[in-house]
Amino acid sequence: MEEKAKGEEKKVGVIETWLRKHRLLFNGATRHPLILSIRDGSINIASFKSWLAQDYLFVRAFVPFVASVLIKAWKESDESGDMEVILGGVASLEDEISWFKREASKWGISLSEVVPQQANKKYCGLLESLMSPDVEYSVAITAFWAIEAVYQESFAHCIGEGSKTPEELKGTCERWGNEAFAKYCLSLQNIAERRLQKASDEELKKAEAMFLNVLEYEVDFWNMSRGNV
Ligand SMILES: Cc1ncc(CNC=O)c(N)n1
Repeated sequence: MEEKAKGEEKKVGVIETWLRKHRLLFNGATRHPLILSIRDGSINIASFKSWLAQDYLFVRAFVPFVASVLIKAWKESDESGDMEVILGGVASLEDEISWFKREASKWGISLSEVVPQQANKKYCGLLESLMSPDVEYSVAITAFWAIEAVYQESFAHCIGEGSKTPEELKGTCERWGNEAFAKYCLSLQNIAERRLQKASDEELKKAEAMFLNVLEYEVDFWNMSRGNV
């Protein structure tokens, strides 16, 4: 164990370095026009409904992905605490799926009739490729953290100081923008960071590329709903 003397500067982490280096791309994913339109109240409800319907399908595909990360943690992790964090993530997705169903019925969306759009299919395909046992835990947990962090940062922005988010959308923003979800994202970041500290250069390169991949796919995902703006 490395013990740091009191007052000693903490080394800048891998993820912190990426966030600095790729700030513009990260902001592109977390300050997308759709999110900005929720925050300033100008959102077209058709866009919101389209996002909701597509995201329900995404979350269904996200469950087996998270389960696959759980398997990797069980096999590869050096810390038993990882499993509890990821298992908590799996468990909360059950509640999330129920929430999507309630929310859809509130908005008059029939979820059984939703057809996945291209960007959604592509993103679900990425999740599926990450489920392969050949993908390292470090790469998969990085993707997992990034996917959650984008939603956390995006929706927290919609309930932050000075937001004019319409009342009927506040529940959605709270779902990913709340403090507990922020803490959960930080737990994931800490796990990812710990693994990245121990990763080979090749693995680090793969994980960074995956982080950028996620940002790009998140932007494409938001863009799907912009046809209705
Ligand atoms: C496209 C996308 N990215 C991230 C999330 C957040 N994770 C689980 O809910 C989500 N729902 N959808």
